[in-house]
Amino acid sequence: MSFKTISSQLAAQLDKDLMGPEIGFTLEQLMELAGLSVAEAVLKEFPYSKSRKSQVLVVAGPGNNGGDGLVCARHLALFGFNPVVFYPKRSSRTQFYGQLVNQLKFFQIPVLDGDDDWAQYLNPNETLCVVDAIFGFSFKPPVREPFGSILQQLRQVQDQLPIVSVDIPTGWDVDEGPVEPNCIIPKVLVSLTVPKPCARKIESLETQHYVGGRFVPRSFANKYGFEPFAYENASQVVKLAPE
Ligand SMILES: NC(=O)C1=CN([C@@H]2O[C@H](COP(=O)(O)OP(=O)(O)OC[C@H]3O[C@@H](n4cnc5c(N)ncnc54)[C@H](OP(=O)(O)O)[C@@H]3O)[C@@H](O)[C@H]2O)[C@H](O)CC1
Ligand SMILES: [K+]
Repeated sequence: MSFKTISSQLAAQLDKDLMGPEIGFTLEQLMELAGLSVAEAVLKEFPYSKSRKSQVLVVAGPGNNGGDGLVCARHLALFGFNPVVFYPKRSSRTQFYGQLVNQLKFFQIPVLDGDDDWAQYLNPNETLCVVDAIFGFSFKPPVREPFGSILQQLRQVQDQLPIVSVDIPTGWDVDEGPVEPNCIIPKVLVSLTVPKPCARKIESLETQHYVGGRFVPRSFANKYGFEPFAYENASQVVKLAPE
């Protein structure tokens, strides 16, 4: 594959730079675009049609990857899907996460917590796909509960119920890839801003690869050693062709 990647360390630095005093993006702005990108990738891979199932399960983790998932669910609803969000460990980092949950309620999107029976939504006859917004580039193995059990349940159904991973397939080492033997294998990966090294491992797994998070100019991309991706028109994602 010829696409450039940046390490987990550089990805965190890039984020900090974008939200630093000089550039001044807010987390809320970037998360909105990230979540919108993922929803667009879902729409491209699993086009919405009134005549078929439209339920999407979004599993949201405790950090910003989870926040991307909360935003994604709202856009999925606007695109015509029926999202259900499982959010077992809610972030208290900022009140923004509470606001995102309130917005989901405003859209009448169910938000399940750790005590709810989320596994009922793992039925491939009723659910189109699962959005994995559990962990992104700040994940450090080994996985702690309740997420270990959640990943195990996702792994059991992944051949019947496709997983769409946000930025990093959860449980994968960001730089090394699927080092743990029981990792989930997503059918779709949406890398945000620029792929991380683990994305190089997906080609052999027949995973569709998108890049989203279209928020940097060429000069900034070049500063981090990559070229802007070939987004078309107003699209928030671009599918990378396997080589
Ligand atoms: N510029 C961009 O591309 C943007 C990307 N965004 C998204 O943000 C994530 C990175 O978000 P961050 O909050 O830094 O981290 P994560 O969501 O990956 O995870 C942090 C939380 O996960 C917990 N954690 C970490 N390791 C484990 C583990 N082994 N077991 C259980 N829990 C774990 C961690 O808990 P701590 O107790 O360790 O603090 C955190 O709660 C990036 O990937 C993108 O998806 C933004 O939307 C902005 C733009
Ligand atoms: K993820």
